Amino acid sequence: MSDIYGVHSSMLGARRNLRRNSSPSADVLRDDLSNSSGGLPRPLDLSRSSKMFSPASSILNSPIALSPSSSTSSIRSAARTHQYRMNAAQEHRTYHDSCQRLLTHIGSVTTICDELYRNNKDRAVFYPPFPKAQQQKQRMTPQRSMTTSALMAADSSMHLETASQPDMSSPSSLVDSLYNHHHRRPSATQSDYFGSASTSTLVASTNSIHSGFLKQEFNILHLDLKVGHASTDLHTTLEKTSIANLLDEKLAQCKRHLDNLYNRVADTSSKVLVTGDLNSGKSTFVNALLKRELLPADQQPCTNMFCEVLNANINDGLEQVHAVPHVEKYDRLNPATYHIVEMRHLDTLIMDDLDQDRYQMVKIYTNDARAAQESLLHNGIIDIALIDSPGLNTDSVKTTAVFARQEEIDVVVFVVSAENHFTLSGKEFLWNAANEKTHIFIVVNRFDSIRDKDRCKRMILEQIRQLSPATYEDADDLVHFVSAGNVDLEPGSRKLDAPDFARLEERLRAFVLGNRTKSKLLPAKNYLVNLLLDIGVLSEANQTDAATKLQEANETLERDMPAYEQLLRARDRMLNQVERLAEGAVTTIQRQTIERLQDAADQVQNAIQPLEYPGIFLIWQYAQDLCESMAQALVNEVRHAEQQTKQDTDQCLETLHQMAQDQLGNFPRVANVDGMFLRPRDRRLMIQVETTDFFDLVLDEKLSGCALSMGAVAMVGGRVMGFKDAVSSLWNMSSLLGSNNMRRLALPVISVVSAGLLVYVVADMRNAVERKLVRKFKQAVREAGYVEAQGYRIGRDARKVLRVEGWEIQSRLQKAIESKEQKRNELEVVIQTSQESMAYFTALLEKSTLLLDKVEAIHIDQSKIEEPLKM
Ligand SMILES: Nc1nc2c(ncn2[C@@H]2O[C@H](COP(=O)(O)OP(=O)(O)OP(=O)(O)O)[C@@H](O)[C@H]2O)c(=O)[nH]1
Repeated sequence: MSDIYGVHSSMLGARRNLRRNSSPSADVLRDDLSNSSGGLPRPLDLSRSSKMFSPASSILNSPIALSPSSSTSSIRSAARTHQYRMNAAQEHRTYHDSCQRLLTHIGSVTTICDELYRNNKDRAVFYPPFPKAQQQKQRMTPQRSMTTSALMAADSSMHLETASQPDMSSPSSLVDSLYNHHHRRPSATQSDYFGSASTSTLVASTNSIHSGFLKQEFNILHLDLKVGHASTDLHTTLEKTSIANLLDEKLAQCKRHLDNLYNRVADTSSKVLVTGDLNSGKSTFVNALLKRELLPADQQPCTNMFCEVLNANINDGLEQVHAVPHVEKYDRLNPATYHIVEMRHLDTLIMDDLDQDRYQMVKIYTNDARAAQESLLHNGIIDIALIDSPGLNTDSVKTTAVFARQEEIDVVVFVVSAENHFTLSGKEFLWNAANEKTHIFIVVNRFDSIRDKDRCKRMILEQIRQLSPATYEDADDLVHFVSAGNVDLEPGSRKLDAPDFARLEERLRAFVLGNRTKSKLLPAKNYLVNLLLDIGVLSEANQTDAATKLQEANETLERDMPAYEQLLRARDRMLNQVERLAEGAVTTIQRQTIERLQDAADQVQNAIQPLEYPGIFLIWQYAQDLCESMAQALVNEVRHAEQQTKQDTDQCLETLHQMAQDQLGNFPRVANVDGMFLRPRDRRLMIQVETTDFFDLVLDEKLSGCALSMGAVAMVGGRVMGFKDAVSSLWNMSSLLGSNNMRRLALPVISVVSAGLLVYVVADMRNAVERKLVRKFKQAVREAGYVEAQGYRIGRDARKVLRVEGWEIQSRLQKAIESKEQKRNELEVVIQTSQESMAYFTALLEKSTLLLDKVEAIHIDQSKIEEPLKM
C-alpha cells in the first residue's frame, strides 16, 4: 500500500505503534546500534519489546523496566531513541510537507471563495434551505461521475491513495464515489486518521460524506436565516437578495478566516511553557535543553518573571535581552516597548527584579550553534520559544494557568521535583490546565537525588494518574524521570543521565510538533474539508437549481412560442378585420342616414298637413308655422337616424369586441355609444318667410294679366251664368259691339278682372304659401347639402366610437405581444444564465471535489491531539 507522500503507508501507520508498543525492525536496529553504540552484544528481543514501551503500568509492573542497570535496558533505550529520532525526522518532513500542501490548498480555496463571492454579486447564488432534501432529490449523473473520475485520474496525487480511493467505475454518482472513497478506508486507519480525540466537526463531516453530502445543514456556510428557515418556501419569506447578502458576508468571513489560517500555518513559531514548583529545577531544565548556562539557577527562588528564550535569528541574529515592562505592548521593532540588557547582566536582571518587580517578562534572543536536528529552538521546521516561568505558589499559580491556556502556547512542560513530588500549587495548576490541555509534558527532575527510584516512580505516576489521566495514558512519552542538573552543557560530553535526557528531548520535540499539528494544521485541514464539502453541497444545489430552471424555461418557451407566433400573425389580420368592419359599418350608417333624411326631405309637405289654417289675417303666422313644422320634421328624422346609428354602432362594437376576445381573452369594452350625439348641434334648417311666398303666380306676365281678367269675369259671370256661358257671352258681345264699343267697355272689364284676380289671389293664398314654402324648404335642404352633411356627421360620430374600440383592441394586441416578447426575453435570459450557472457550478464542483480529495490526502498525525477543536 503506497502512501500519499511516497512513504509507504504501512510504515506511517505503524510508526506510532512502533513508537509506543514495539521496537524497530531488528535489521535497522542492528545496523544503527552497531554504528551508534559501538556494537551490541545481541539482537533485540522483539518478543518482549511490545510490552516494554507500553504505558505507565508497564513501567510499574515490568521487572525488566525496573532493573535500571541492566545492559538490555540501555540497549532498548538506545534503540527506541534511535527509532524515535527517525520518526521525529519523518514527522518533521511530513509536517513540513503538510504545511506546504495546506498553504497551497488554502490559496486555492480562497480563490474559489473569491470566485463564488463575485458570482454571488453578479447573480444571487441559490442557497438551498435544506441541503438534505436537495441532495435526496439529486442523484448525480454518471457523466459527472465519469468527469470527476477522469479528473481524479488525471491528478497524479490521487494514485497515492489507491487503498482508499473509490471504485470510480461502479458508483452512479460523485456522492456514491465520495461515500465509497471514505467508507472504504480501513477502519484502523480511519480511527487513526480522525484520532481518538478527533474533532466533532470532522466526525460530522465524515458522517455527511458517508451519507453522500446528505447534510441537514452547512458546516461553514450555514446562514443565520431567522425567518422561514423551517419553512419549505424559504425563498418566498426571505428575499433572494437578502440571502445573497448573507452569503456575501459569510464568504467574506470565510476569506478572512482562510487568511488567518494561512498566516497561522505559515507561521513557524511555537511556544513551550516550562512551569512547576518552586526550585524544582525549571531554569536548570531550560539550560539543559539549550545546552547552555543561560538562565540563573539557584537554591533560593530566583525566577520571578516569565523568561522567554527565542532564537536570535528572529532578532536579526543579535543576542539580546529585552526587559519588557508591559507584555501586551511589546514590539521587537519598537525599542520604546522594552529595555535592552546585555546578556552578561541577565542573571542580575532576573535576581534584582525579584524585589523591584519592574518587568513582566524578559525576552532572551540567543544563538543556538547546534545542528538543526539537535537544536530545539530552531530546527528548520519550527521555531520553538521556551518560556521559563516563576515557580508556582499561591500567588503565581493563577497567572501561570492563564498564561498556559493561551492559544499560542503549544506545549506545557511541568517540572516537578522528584524529592518533593506534587505540591498543592502544582496540583492546582494541573487541575486547571487539564481543562484546556489534557496532555501535559511532565519532567520529574532531580531524580539523581532519589535512592529508591522505582518507588518514587510508582508514587509519582500514581499522582499523575489522578491529576492528568490522559498524560498518564501516554506516560511513556510524556513523563520523564531525569536529572537536568546532571546534563553536561559542554558539547560532546556524555554524562550518566544523558541518554534519558536525550530521549526526553526527542519526545518533547515530537510532542511540540504534534501539538503544532493540533493548533495549526488540523484546524486548517478541518476548515478546508468542511468548507469544500459545503461548497460541494452549494454547487450541487445550484447545479440542480440551474438545471431545473433551464428545463422549465425551455419547456415554457416551447409552449409559449406557437401562441406568440400565432398572435403575431393574428395581429395584422385582426387589425385589418377591425378596420374593415368599422368602415363598413360607418359607410352603411352614412348611406342609410342620407337615404332616410332624403326621404324625409322629399316628403316634407307631410309635415304641414296637421297644421290648421288660421285664416287670411293670420296667414303670416301660418307661414312661420309651416317653416317651423318642416324644420322640426327634418330634425326629428335626424334624431331617429342618430338613434338608429347608435344601435348599429353598438352592434358593430359588440362584433369587434367578441372577435378580439376570441384572441385575447375577456376584457371590458371601452367604447360606449351612450356618449354619442350628446353635444347639441345646430341641426335645424330654418327658412325665412317672405311676402312673395304668399303669391304663387305660375303664368308669365301676359298670361297672368289675361288670367286675372279672365278670372274676374269668370268669377262674376260664373256666378251669374256659369263660366262657359260667361266667356261665350263675352265673345259674342265683343263681336257685336265692335272696337269702339269695346274700348269703352275696357275699363269696367279690367276693373272687374282685377277685382276678380284679387279675389282669386286672396282665396288661393293658403295654397300658394304652402306650395311656395315647401318648394323653398326643399330647395334650402338641397342648397345646404343638409342631408349629406347630417349623414356624414352621424357616420363620423359612429367612426369615432368604433375607432376607440379599435384602438383598444390594437393596444391590447400590442400589449399581449409585448408581454409575450418580454416573457420570451426573460426566458432567454434565464436559459442563458442557467447554462452559465450550470457550467460554472459543474466546474466548481469538480474543482472543489478534486481539492477536497487533495486536502483529505494530507496526512496529519493526531496521536497527541488533545481537546476538540473549535471551528
Ligand atoms: N541534584 C540536583 N539538583 C538540581 C537538579 N536540577 C536543578 N537542581 C538544583 O535545584 C536548584 C534550583 O534550580 P532552579 O533551576 O533554579 O530551579 P527553578 O525551578 O528554576 O527555581 P525557581 O525558578 O526559583 O522556582 C538549583 O540549586 C539547582 O542546582 C538536578 O537534576 N539534580
